[in-house]
Formats: sequence, structure tokens, C-alpha cells
Amino acid sequence: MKKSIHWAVFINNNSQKDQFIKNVLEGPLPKGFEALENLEGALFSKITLNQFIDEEERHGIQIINKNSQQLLKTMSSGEQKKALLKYIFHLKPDYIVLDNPFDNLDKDAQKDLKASLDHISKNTFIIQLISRKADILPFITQEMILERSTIRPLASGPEVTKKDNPSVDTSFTGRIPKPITPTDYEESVLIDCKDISVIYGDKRVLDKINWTIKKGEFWQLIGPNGSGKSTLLSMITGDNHKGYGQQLYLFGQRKGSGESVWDIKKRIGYYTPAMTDKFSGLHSCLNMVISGMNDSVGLYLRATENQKALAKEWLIILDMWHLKDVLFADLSAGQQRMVMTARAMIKHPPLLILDEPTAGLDDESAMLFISLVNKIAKESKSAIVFVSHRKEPGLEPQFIYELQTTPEGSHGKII
Ligand SMILES: Nc1ncnc2c1ncn2[C@@H]1O[C@H](COP(=O)(O)OP(=O)(O)OP(=O)(O)O)[C@@H](O)[C@H]1O
Repeated sequence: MKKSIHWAVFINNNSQKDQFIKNVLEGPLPKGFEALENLEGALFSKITLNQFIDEEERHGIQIINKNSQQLLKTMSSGEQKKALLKYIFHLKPDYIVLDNPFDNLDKDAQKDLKASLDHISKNTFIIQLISRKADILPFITQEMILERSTIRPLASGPEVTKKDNPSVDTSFTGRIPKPITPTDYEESVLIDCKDISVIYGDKRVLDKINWTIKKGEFWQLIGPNGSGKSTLLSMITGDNHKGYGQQLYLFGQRKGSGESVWDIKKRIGYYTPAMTDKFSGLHSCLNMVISGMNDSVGLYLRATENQKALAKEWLIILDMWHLKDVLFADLSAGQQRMVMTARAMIKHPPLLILDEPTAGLDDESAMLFISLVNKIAKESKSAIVFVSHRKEPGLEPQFIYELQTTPEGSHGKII
């Protein structure tokens, strides 16, 4: 039967998305979705991927990658999404819930996904959960918004659009607070990659990468899915053993020359949204910021008065001081990312790495987050590496390092 209804459900930081998904898949169906009664649904989401990865880790069971030698968790995020999509299409469900389907996908993969969904939407109901307005699928017929747990049609028309499109104040008051102790690394070159290559089995991932990151530089790292962005980052953070024996210099020390992993880690502030999933979230917002000074999650050591005062300054800048006692888990996704970025930056590490930090954020939160990153770039001496597939409106990197895939592995180019 030809399907003529497809829904877009706009979600923002306050939407209770998980509950909504559960209701759509298992009932009771939310108002407006009665057409799905007694039908079989499937979920295309990071949530599903995490379940498959968990199954693989705990029980060694490969489901969506059963025809592949490669473990799901070692696949790039784009490859994981493609494998899940193939699996779901194979199941031929009556409807598919797509949870921000374009996040983590490069331009070509987004185009392919759009074409596949266009095709499948002829026989399958689509419910698109969406944070960024530009992502809306062309065949959507109903636009809804999920405010906390309440679903309602999206307002339209001049008198109501303002309500659903509030403007964002991206101006922060005050300057980025200085660290308690300045960094002990004063050299100009932080990271130096000379002819770095990486091969996994017979898969050539990086080919002769030359990239130097200097003090205070603001870089964006781009490249299609599977081009080796995460692999390159793991070389820079000293986490990839493939760096041994290569001309990889991390804060002046050659990888494998007896350098201390601790010395490397303490000079890098790192944030990627997947980090947030791993925290219990039972720490207060203030303690999460303070923990950035102790390199621990939450607070296990008693904070000094100076540390508390510095964390306060950061929360004031972020306009979140009134939330200081709120549990991290109870903050919105956008607020959690601000806190995690403050946590990564509080010591003003020589290098701040932000790996796809805006994935899953709504337009407003992404704008606010980007203006924070621009501010950090302007007001601190930390170098920044920002990884993102999107051309983030408003992001002001000085340089872009692009990985371009070739059969010999990706080549790097400064653009
Ligand atoms: N441990 C591993 N074993 C085998 N292959 C791996 C391993 N780690 C990474 N790869 C492969 O290396 C390639 C590069 O992966 P990487 O995660 O670095 O790409 P990426 O540019 O970050 O991609 P994405 O944008 O999709 O996140 C991928 O094809 C991936 O499958």
C-alpha cells in the first residue's frame, strides 16, 4: 500500500526523546500517530547501534555486521550507520523511526541516504526525529514538535513562528577565565606528523600525512566517512599504537621514545559527545567543571577554594551559575556540552580537541556552542582542532585540514 503520511518531529534540548521513541515503537502510540496501530517498526538511531555494540562486546554476537570480519565498534561512525540502515531495510518494517539520520554522515552519504529514504517512503511510513531544520526530508507531510513529553503540531504562520524559532543570544558576558597555573609547555610546535601512515589488515587508512599544529592555531579537520579523522586524532592523543616507529612528535617528544602518556594527556583537553554517554551523571554541574582540574570524572578529591572560584567563573560566563547544583544528568544536551567544554578548557591545555561536538544539537544550541568555541579561540592560547562533517555556520577556523580518500589511504591537504 502506498504510504501518504510521513512525520517530522522536531526535538530540542528539553524533548523527552527516548520515551517518545519507546511509545512509537511499543505503544501506547502518541496522539497523531494512530496510523501506526498494529504495525511493525524499526529504529535507526545511535541508541540501536549502542545496543548492537554492547551485544558484540558482551556476547561476541555480530548481527548487523555478520558478513564482515570487522567488529562494529572499530567501524567509523558513518560505516556503522550504513550497516544499520542496510540491516533495517532488509527487515522490511512497516515504519522506521529515524533519529537525526544525517548526523555523522558526510555529504555523499547524506545524498545516498536521502535517495534511499525517498524510495522506501513509497511503502514505509517514516517518522523523522530532527534537530536541525535544514535536515528535513522532502516527502514529510506532518510537522510536529516534541516539547518535553508533549507532542503537538508545529506552529506555522507569522504570529506563531517566533515561538518555535526563538532567537539565540550568543553573546557571552565576560572573558574566558584564566587557569590557576599556566601550562608548562611553551614550545611553538605542539604536534608534528611527518609522513604518518596507518594500515589495518589490508585496509590502507592514512597515507603519508604531514600536519603540524602550532600553539594557538584554530583548525577544522574534515573528510568523508571512513577517511581516518578519528584514526588521526587517536595518533595525536597518543592512543594509537600504530604511532610507534613513525615520525610522530607529540609535544616535542617522539612517539615511542619513552614519553609519558600522562604528560601528553594533561596537555590535551578532549571532548566528544560519546563521552557524555559514559558518565553516570550523578555529579553536580559545578563538580563536573571542577573535575577538569583533577582529570577525573565527577569529584573525588576535595576542591580547593581557588578551584571552586574558577569553576564559578566559568559557569557565570556560560550563564549557568544558577544551575550549579543541578545533576549533570538533568541538564539539557546543549548545557551538558557547554559544561564538558568548560571542563576540557579549564586548565587551558595547549591543545583542545572537539570531535563532532555539535552532533545531535538543535540549531540554537549548536549556534551557542559554536560561539563559545570561537570565543575560546580568540581569548586563549590553546590550539583547537574541531572535527565536524557540517559546514558549521559561524565557525571561524583559521585553517582547514582535509583528508581525501585514495586507494593508498587518505591524503591530507590544507585548504
Ligand atoms: N581497529 C580497526 N580495525 C580495522 N579497521 C579499522 C580500525 N579502526 C578504524 N578502522 C577503519 O579505518 C577507517 C577510518 O576510520 P575512522 O574512524 O578513522 O574514520 P573517520 O574519518 O573518523 O570516519 P567517520 O566520519 O565515519 O567517523 C575506517 O574504514 C574504519 O573501518
